[in-house]
Amino acid sequence: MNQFAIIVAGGSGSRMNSDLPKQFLPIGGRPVLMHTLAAFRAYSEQLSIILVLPENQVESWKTLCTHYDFVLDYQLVVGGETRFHSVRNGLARIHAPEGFVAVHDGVRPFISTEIVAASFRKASDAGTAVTCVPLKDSARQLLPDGGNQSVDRTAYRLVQTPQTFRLDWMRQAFQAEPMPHFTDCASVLEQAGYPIHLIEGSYENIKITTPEDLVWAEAFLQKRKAEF
Ligand SMILES: Nc1ccn([C@@H]2O[C@H](COP(=O)(O)OP(=O)(O)OP(=O)(O)O)[C@@H](O)[C@H]2O)c(=O)n1
Ligand SMILES: C[C@](O)(CO)[C@H](O)COP(=O)(O)O
Repeated sequence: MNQFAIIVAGGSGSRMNSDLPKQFLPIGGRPVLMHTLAAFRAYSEQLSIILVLPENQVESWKTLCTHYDFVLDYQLVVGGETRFHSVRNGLARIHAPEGFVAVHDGVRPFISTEIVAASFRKASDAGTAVTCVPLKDSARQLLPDGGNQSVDRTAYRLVQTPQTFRLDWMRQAFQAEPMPHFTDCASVLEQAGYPIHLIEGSYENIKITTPEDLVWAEAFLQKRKAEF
């Protein structure tokens, strides 16, 4: 069965507050995005990878690839106004009649090949596979009257990527009008009426979002080095 990965890196990284786009920031000596792409290629040589980047970052990315001698087979697509638009642009590049598509944040460089494999397996069995982890902290709900109340944290999961789907379901769901609550692909497929199946993620599969995440990233790389 055809397997595709759409790696979305089309955002502006406003919360990182850095001049260099966060997907290009170096961790362990090379840009975040190179770690992510290499992790997906390590999963399979047969996987078709589509990388989504903002139009104004394409040239810098090519320069970085030359500088770091980063050679890997993928298609490059220009991103859109929101994550939804970027995913949709990536999806439009897939012409196969059927298959499975994993969508992954370019800024989650610590994804393991085991989770990618589990995600494709679950999507093959059930049509959807959304990676998530249990909450480690207690949680409170904000109430409309300005108050707040505790919630049962065991009733919640924190959602990660990859999020993997049947290609035909994904194509159908992404015909929707963009909505502010479409912060991930699961919310788009859910709105289209498809069941969302969860798989276990990892606490190392962080999304590089704010500056302190770079400190965690370097620590995870050190840990991996020590494990080899
Ligand atoms: N128009 C957009 C917005 C986001 N993304 C991607 O979606 C992933 C998760 O988004 P987030 O971490 O929010 O990235 P940014 O939108 O870049 O960051 P911020 O919200 O801080 O501006 C990132 O890999 C980001 O590049 C994208 O491809 N296209
Ligand atoms: C897709 C995602 O990473 C799942 O946790 C998340 O929803 C992206 O949200 P962001 O607001 O674009 O960072």
